[in-house]
Amino acid sequence: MSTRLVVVHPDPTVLAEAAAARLLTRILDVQSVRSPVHVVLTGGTVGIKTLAAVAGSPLRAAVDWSVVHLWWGDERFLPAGDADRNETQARDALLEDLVASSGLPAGNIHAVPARGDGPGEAATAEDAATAYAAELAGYAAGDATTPSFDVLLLGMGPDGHVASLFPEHPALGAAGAVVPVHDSPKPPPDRVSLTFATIGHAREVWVVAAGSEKAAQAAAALADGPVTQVPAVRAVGHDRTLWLLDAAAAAGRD
Ligand SMILES: O=C(O)C(O)[C@@H](O)[C@H](O)[C@H](O)COP(=O)(O)O
Repeated sequence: MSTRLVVVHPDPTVLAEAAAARLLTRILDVQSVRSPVHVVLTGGTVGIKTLAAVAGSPLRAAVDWSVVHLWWGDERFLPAGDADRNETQARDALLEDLVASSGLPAGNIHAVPARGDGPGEAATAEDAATAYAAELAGYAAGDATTPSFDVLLLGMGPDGHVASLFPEHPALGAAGAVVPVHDSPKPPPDRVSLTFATIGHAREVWVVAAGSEKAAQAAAALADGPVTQVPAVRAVGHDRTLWLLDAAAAAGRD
């Protein structure tokens, strides 16, 4: 297992700014040795706040966005453009701006198919998961089923879920690269998520979490609690795992 490093910032705003600076630096570092760069985005408050901080950072101009590919750890299975889709929120916070003014090719944004019957849409979460797995496989090397993500960002819920992998949920043990999720305790009930096998294939996994409501489960995950109770314990990257917390979320640790 890779080393788990915990970094604590004073409040959610500093956390998001620091995570954005780290993300941009990581992309730059990777670009100096290989290309393309694969980054997995997360939904959730801190995840989107981090993307907004990237949008406002002067460092974004140092990145060659033409070779950066963006993916999602999970998606809420909703119609295209729905304000609750993680894709919509990421596009609004950063991605449309990167396409318009920083050279990010629109085709490098690999969103999970939306619910619908139009081109590129899916009728069911199962269909969306299958299509997303095929899209990931198209960028995989050798025998792998997904790219070796350079950074995979994950938010964590107060119940300890990451992506759409919830406590006691059958999707926790799913095989394959991508899993359809139903009966999610966090709305909406239908979702699509990367599996833990895929998450573990990332070179680096960064869990970003803020707020006192996350403190107990952050402490439980960092103390290696059971995955059925605290799924975030399985948020482990191949090379490195970072926990980026604000002081309130870090307060439950010994
Ligand atoms: O689609 C989602 O809801 C997620 O991707 C989810 O895993 C999220 O990242 C966490 O629930 C943390 O969300 P908050 O930061 O808003 O608590």
